[in-house]
Amino acid sequence: MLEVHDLACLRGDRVVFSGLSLRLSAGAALLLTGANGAGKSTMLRILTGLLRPAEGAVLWRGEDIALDPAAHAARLRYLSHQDALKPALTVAENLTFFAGLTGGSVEAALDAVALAPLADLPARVLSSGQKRRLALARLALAPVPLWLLDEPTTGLDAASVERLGPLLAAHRAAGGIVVAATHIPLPLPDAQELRL
Ligand SMILES: Nc1ncnc2c1ncn2[C@@H]1O[C@H](COP(=O)(O)OP(=O)(O)OP(=O)(O)O)[C@@H](O)[C@H]1O
Repeated sequence: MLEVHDLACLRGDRVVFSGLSLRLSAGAALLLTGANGAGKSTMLRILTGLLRPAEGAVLWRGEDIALDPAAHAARLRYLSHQDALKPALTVAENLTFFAGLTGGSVEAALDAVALAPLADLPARVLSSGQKRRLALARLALAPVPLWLLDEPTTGLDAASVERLGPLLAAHRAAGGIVVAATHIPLPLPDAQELRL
């Protein structure tokens, strides 16, 4: 479903990576690993279509994602380093805003990350791990086939990392693909690893 052909990326005049090819089919998981600055976030941004590679192409079901960026954006959910929350809105209101874009049940998504008890708190008072969980709750809204996750477990306690396991497993069981940049092991059994 997702293919990368002979990808090269420049940042400034530095080659971050080159000659990179891979193919992920339905249900696959890929871990992007490597040292700080190796290009993990850069790779994820290329897979979103937000950043164009210097060479090569990203294909979805055989079609270059650059041909229809809106269609590609609609089939993916991207969790960047930033949690992209509105601090003045409550936890539930933040998720309702995203659900308005994506569809899906706010209550179920809050339950998936155990944030229902904090639903009425403004996002600005959440701890950093709770903010990350609220960002992760967007994954549990309406299903899309491609999840691109940049260090999804940053700030999470052990129970929250564990809770991510069933969410990732259900996505993959439904044929979804996960690509995650990480410095620590994630609950993604049988994931491939690409060390940049
Ligand atoms: N906007 C930019 N302009 C120039 N160089 C950039 C830009 N963004 C990133 N870089 C460089 O690209 C390289 C790859 O950065 P990237 O953020 O992809 O690394 P990473 O593997 O995700 O690192 P980390 O583990 O620290 O999150 C780094 O050397 C970084 O300095």
